[in-house]
Amino acid sequence: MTNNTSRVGKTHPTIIVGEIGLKFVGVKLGILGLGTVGTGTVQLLQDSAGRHPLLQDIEIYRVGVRSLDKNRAVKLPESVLITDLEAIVNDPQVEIVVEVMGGLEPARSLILKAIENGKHVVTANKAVISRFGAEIFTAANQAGVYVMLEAAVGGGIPVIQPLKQSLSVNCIHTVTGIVNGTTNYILTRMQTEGSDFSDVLTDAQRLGYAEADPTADIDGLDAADKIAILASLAFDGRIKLQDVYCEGIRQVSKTDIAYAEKLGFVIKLLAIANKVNPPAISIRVHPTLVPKAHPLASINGVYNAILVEGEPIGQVMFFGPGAGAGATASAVASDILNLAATLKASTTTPNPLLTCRHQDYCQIAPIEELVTRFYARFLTKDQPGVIGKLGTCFGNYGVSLESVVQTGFQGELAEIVVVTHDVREGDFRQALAEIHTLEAVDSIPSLLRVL
Ligand SMILES: NC(=O)C1=CN([C@@H]2O[C@H](COP(=O)(O)OP(=O)(O)OC[C@H]3O[C@@H](n4cnc5c(N)ncnc54)[C@H](OP(=O)(O)O)[C@@H]3O)[C@@H](O)[C@H]2O)C=CC1
Ligand SMILES: N[C@@H](CC=O)C(=O)O
Ligand code: NA
Repeated sequence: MTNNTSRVGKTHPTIIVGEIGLKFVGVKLGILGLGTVGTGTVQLLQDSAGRHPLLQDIEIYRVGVRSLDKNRAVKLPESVLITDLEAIVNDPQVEIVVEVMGGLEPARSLILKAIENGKHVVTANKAVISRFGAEIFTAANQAGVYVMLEAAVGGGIPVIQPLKQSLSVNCIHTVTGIVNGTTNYILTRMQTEGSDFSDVLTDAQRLGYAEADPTADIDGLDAADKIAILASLAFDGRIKLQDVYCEGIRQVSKTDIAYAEKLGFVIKLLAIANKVNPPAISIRVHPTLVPKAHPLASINGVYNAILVEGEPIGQVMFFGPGAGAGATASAVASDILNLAATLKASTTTPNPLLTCRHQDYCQIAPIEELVTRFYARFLTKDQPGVIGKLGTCFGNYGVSLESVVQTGFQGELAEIVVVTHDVREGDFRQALAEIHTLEAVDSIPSLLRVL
């Protein structure tokens, strides 16, 4: 925060000065979107009994949608539901804009307009924040407003606020997360039921976990958005989304899941950011073989978990529902509550733990520099000496093998699975390039990293 003309709580339009003194009459929300998350949020706000009393001071003033003709799961006064979203972010009565419409545009422009108009923003939109965070937070700091995004990572799991506040005194060295509910749900069902990828995806969409375009989930892009946000908080710098190495789960087959099981692993889509050659960090998303004893191995279904490792805290893991209406609404509503409390407190100085103060970009190490274990599955001709030839190629590049298994056949071809010890990714790739040239090797259908 660089300016000292903050409006944070400076003049509260809903504080009325009368004969009885100051009366707080409510914070007006403009909600953009009434889909899965918007509906969950409205339901939670409308059912405030037994929850924090400050919720009763929050008024759902406007809700912006695309169509007025849809059946809605919530009842709202006719004047509240509108299709002119510009009017919401320009309305002087609205103090907090809640962006739960998703997509890049017009979400980005509406957030920026809200900020320009001096409104605080709550968003669940990791896609916008990971791409336009620098622009949005610079504008927010200049306008003296807050942009809150607890729902953007881990759905209902509190992880943004803990990183910004409770863990902020730690030197964090690694953040490892299962941060996409849809892919975790798919991988879990493929593992436990041997189900088909596409059937399970349909279920994830029906249950409201998947993004409107599920490509973002399946190809790891949603997880990449989320780890970029987490890494920015953990490592105190901005992240360019294009620096996040990203592989999705399309190539994960039932065969690999079964081999992983035999070898003592489960396959998870992990999002990882860690210090490698400080100040450089490695930041990546890829399906990963996770040892069954690892705490992340038991995170199943739509659940997410984020393991944060640092000094002096050691390891701390956040676990909970990473998607879905109610869980995500919990995060959105808690951000709204935080802002309402800030507005009510009427302080003139912004809270540095709620603002975003990053100016510089983190230095990112290329994926070739990553040191990790690998799992690779080869289809080879069924000839004597093939395993030896593979071993020679690996040896040429300093790749040492932890295990080699030849259990199955696919048609005429033998199936060989290897797990390496830690190796520099660049060296491993060179060994693979040489293996590809071997006459006995038909193909390398799978290549996965091992935690
Ligand atoms: N679903 C989940 O579990 C989670 C979602 N998120 C994030 O929350 C955000 C919302 O997701 P979700 O609720 O699933 O999305 P939905 O697709 O279910 O809902 C989107 C809502 O926004 C409205 N909308 C979209 N575009 C426009 C537009 N151009 N003009 C007017 N209204 C528009 C839609 O209106 P209409 O109803 O008229 O079509 C709809 O009400 C996304 O950023 C997503 O990534 C974050 C965590 C979990
Ligand atoms: N599509 C996302 C929803 C929450 O961010 C997921 O599956 O995790
Ligand atoms: Na969260």
